[in-house]
Amino acid sequence: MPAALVGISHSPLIGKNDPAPDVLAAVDEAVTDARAFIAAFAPDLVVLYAPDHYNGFFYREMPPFCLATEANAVGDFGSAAGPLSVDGEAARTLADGALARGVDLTVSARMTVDHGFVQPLQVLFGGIDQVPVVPIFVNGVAAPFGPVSRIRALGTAIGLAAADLDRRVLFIGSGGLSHDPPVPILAGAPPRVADGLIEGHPPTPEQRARGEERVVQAGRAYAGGSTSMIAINPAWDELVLDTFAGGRLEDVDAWTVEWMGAEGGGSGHETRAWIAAFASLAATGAYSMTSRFYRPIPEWIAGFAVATALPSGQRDEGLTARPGGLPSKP
Ligand SMILES: O=C(O)/C=C/c1cccc(O)c1O
Ligand SMILES: [Fe+2]
Repeated sequence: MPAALVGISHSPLIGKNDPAPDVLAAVDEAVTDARAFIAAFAPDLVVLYAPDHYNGFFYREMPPFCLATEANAVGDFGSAAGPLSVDGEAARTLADGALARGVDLTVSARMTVDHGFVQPLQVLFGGIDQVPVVPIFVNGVAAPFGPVSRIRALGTAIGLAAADLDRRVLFIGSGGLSHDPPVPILAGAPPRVADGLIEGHPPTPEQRARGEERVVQAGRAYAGGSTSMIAINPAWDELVLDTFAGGRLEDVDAWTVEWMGAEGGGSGHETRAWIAAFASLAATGAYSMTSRFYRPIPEWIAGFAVATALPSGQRDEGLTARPGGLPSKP
């Protein structure tokens, strides 16, 4: 099966609290390269792994992961709202394939998604309805978290199931890398906040605007150095990217929940979406990372990365967006 991968961080602060122009230009170039990579590959199906930020999944029941056969975006932080162009038939086939391979996958027949899913679709494809997609939620913010080995197992099972589809499949992982935005935490939350995290009452427009402004202000404080949030951790982020680049995905099975949180921050678990995507690609055979970009961007509260990868055979056939190979690290 022709396959490809893009990993891309997201941040709702993009365009709202931007870094210096040279950093912005470097991100733009990496994203432009990723778009060219996608255009060269010409996928006819996207499997998109992404987290949620208490817009679609709540503690009334919080699965570790969940595949959607239909999905609607809420339009948080000014992102696009409305239905995603979900390929329901492919979604059901992938769900069956993952379940048949022993992964206890939850399925949603109408998933609510937020900027975690929407931003990569807008940035890479120009909209949420431009390409057939199978959205797969991977919990990256709501503790407790299960072992990372189960995320790798999910990605592997989905990758094997996708290989039976006879489609050109692009796997995308959205999120991370290290970052610690002010996403609420259930443990110790005041009763009113806890109730919201459990029940998921839809916020009024005023409540949503207040919550989003709080995140923008947190980004400004973070960039100004006055904050109690865990700092972005470039050394950990490079370790994560090195692991993917080296094809050493089994290593992630030894990554403990505690270690990931301590090194990667409260939302460092969004890196799980990347792990699932790389495991899916690896299930189709050996792969090569074909481009790699990383910058710590406190203005966006993100260790921000963009990476592309192809099965080694496809790369040898010349299907790569970067003929010169892996660009050097910044
Ligand atoms: O508050 C939210 O919903 C999310 C904030 C955020 C900030 C920075 C990076 C991310 O990945 C986020 O989800
Ligand atoms: Fe996020």
